[in-house]
Amino acid sequence: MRLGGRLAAAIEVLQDVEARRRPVADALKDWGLSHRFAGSGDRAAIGNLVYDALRKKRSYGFRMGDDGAVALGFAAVIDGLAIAPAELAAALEGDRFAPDMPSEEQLQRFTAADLGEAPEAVRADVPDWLAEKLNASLGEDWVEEAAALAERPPLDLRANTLKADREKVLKALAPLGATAADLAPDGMRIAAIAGAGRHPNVQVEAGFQKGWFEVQDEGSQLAALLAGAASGEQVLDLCAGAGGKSLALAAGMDNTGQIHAADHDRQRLAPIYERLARAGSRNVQVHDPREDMTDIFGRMDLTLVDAPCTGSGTWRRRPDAKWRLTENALAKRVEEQDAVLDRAARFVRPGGRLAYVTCSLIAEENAGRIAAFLERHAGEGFTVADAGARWNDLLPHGAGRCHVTALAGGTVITMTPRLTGTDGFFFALLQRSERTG
Ligand SMILES: C[S@@+](CC[C@H](N)C(=O)[O-])C[C@H]1O[C@@H](n2cnc3c(N)ncnc32)[C@H](O)[C@@H]1O
Repeated sequence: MRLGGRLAAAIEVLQDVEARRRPVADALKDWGLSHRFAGSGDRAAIGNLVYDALRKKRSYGFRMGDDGAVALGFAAVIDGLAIAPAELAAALEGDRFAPDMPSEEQLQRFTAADLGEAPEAVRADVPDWLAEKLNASLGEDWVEEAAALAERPPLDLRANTLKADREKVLKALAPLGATAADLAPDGMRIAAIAGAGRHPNVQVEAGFQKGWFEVQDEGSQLAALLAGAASGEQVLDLCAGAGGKSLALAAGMDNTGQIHAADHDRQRLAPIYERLARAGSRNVQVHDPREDMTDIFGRMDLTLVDAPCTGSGTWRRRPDAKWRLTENALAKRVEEQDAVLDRAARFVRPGGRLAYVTCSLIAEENAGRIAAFLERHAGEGFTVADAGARWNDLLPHGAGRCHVTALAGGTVITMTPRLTGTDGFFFALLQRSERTG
C-alpha cells in the first residue's frame, strides 16, 4: 500500500473507534481481517497513524480547527511522520486510494497554530473533565506532565536475573538498539520510534524464548523493586494478572521463599503459567480464583496490591482509553480499589508490609485510596512508610526524579513519563506494627 491508502485506512479505523467507542486494538484487528491483502508493514503503519492521532486528538483538533477523523489522520501524517504539506500533496498525487488533501487554509492553520493560546486541557491533550483532577494530582506542571503522556512510548524490557544478567541480554539485543535503562537495575530500553516504523517483535528473539528477558515497563519494574520482597519472604501478589510483578519479585527473591500469585479473574491469570515456566520462576504458587485462601490470612511478610485502575499512566500506549474514560468508570475503579485493599489487609502479618501500586496518575485512585484505607482500618497498626526515602536509597542516581508527596506521616511516590521516563505509576508502602489492635 502507498501512503494514500494507509492514510485512508487510518481514517476509516479512527471513524470506527469514534462511532462505536471501541478499543483501538479491536478496530485495527477488524480492519486487518477485512483487508487481508494488507501486509504486516501496512498494518503497522496504519496502526502508528491511528495511535498518533489519538494521542494528540485535542491538540491536533485545535490546530486543524476540526477534530474529525480525516483532519486527525492528516495531522498524524504531517506531525507524526514529519511530512510537510507540500511534500504530502506530491506523495498523494495520482493515488486513487488517497483521501482529498485538506484545504490550503486548514493546512496553514495547522502549521501556524499557536498552542500557547489553547485552553490547558487542549495543550495537555486530555478531556475537559480530567483537567481539574490532573491539576490536583500533578501540581502546577500538570499540563506538561499530561502532554508527556501524549508522546510515543519506548519499549521496555527486564533482564530475568534467574537466567541471564543484563549485560548478556544487552549483547544479544544489540542489533535491536536496546540500551540499559536509566533507573531500573535490570531494565533495558528500545527507544520510542521516530517517524514511520515500529518496534521489533522481541518475543521472537531466542533470548525471549529462553526466558532471559521479559517485556515490562520500567515503571512497573521500579514498583516491584520498591515493594522490596526479600529473599526467603512470604509474599502475596493479590492482583497478579498475567504475572508481570510476580515474575519481577521472583527474580528479586532469587527463587527463594514463596510468592502466592492470585487474581479474581481466571482469564487474566491464565498466561502466568507459561510465563513462569519460561522464566524459570520456581517459588511462585498460583492460586485459582475459586481457592479458599484463608489459610494464609495474617501470614504474609509482604502483600502487593497492583490494583485495577483507570490506567491513566499508560495513555502513551493506550491513547484511546483516555477518550473513553468516564466519571462513572473512575468511581467504579475506586470502589474496586477499596475492596481489594480491604481484602489485602487480611493477609498482612503483624510487622508485615502492604504495597499499593497503580498505573494511574489520578490522586483519587492513589493517595486518596490510602487515606481512606487508613481511616477504615484505624487501630489495625498500619502506617505509611517513607517511600520517597526508599526511592532515594535504592536509586541514588534517580533522586528527585519522581513526585514525592507527604501522606499521614510518611511519603508516597508517583512516576511520570516526564520525570521518570516511564509510564505513570503510583507507589505507597504501608507498614503494619508488630502489635495490632
Ligand atoms: C493492574 S492489573 C495487574 C497487572 C499485573 N500485576 C502485572 O504486573 O502484570 C490488576 C488486576 O487486578 C485484578 N483484580 C481486580 N479486582 C480484584 C480483586 N478484588 N481481587 C483480586 N484481583 C482483582 C484484575 O483482574 C487485574 O488482573
